[in-house]
Amino acid sequence: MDCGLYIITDEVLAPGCSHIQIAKESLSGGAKIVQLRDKRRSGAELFAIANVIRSLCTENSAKFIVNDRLDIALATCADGVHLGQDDLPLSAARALAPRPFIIGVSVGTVEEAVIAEKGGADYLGVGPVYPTGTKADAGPAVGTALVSSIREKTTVPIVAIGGINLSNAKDVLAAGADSIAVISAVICSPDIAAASRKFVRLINPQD
Ligand SMILES: Cc1ncc(COP(=O)(O)OP(=O)(O)O)c(N)n1
Ligand SMILES: Cc1ncsc1CCOP(=O)(O)O
Ligand SMILES: [Mg+2]
Repeated sequence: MDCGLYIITDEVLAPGCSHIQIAKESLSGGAKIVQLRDKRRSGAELFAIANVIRSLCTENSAKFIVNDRLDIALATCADGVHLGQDDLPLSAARALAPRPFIIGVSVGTVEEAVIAEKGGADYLGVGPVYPTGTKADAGPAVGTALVSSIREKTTVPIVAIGGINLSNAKDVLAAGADSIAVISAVICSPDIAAASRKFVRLINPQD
C-alpha cells in the first residue's frame, strides 16, 4: 500500500464542512488516503457521498477507504475498507473482497496486530496513540511504545491514529509508523489544505 498522509472525514467535528469538502481540501494539500467515516448517515446518503469522493481520489491519485461499511465500499469501487475489532470479521470481508482490495484493521495490542496480519490485513490502524476527544470509545492511549512493539512483530504497514498533531507526529514516525491518520488536527483547522500540507512535509520531508 502506498503510504502518506491518511485523512479521515468527520462532519460532526467540522460543522458546516461536508465529507466532500474535507476530501477535496485534504487532497489538494497532498493527502494520499481518504477515509469516509460517518456513523449517522443513511446507506443511500453514504453511497452518494462515497461516489463523489471515489472520483476525487482517482483524480488525485489517492486511495479511497470506507470506514465500517464493506457494502458501500464495494458498491462505489472504493480501494478498501477499514474494520475495527467489533466490525465485520476480517475473514468474512476478505471472502467478499479479494486482493487488491485493501482491508485495514484496528489493533490496540501486539496480539491483535499479529492476528490481523496473519488473517490478511493490508495495514494495521494502531491506536489511539495519544488521548483523543474525537472517538468516545477509543480506549486509553497506547503510546508510541506500542507502535514500536508492533513494528518489531509485523511487517504490514502501520497507520498510527489518535491524538496525532504537528508536534507529536515526528515521534510517531520515529517509532515505526508508515503513515499517520488524522482527524481533528486537520479538519478543525481553518485551512484544511494548508494543515494537510504541513503533515505531508513531516511525513515526506524530501518531497
Ligand atoms: C486508520 C484507522 N484506524 C483505526 C480506526 C478505528 O476503527 P474502529 O476501531 O472500527 O472505530 P470507528 O472508526 O469505526 O469508530 C479507523 N477508523 N481508521
Ligand atoms: C477513529 C479513531 N480510532 C482510534 S482514535 C480515533 C480518532 C482519531 O481522531 P483524532 O485525530 O482527532 O484524534
Ligand atoms: Mg469501525
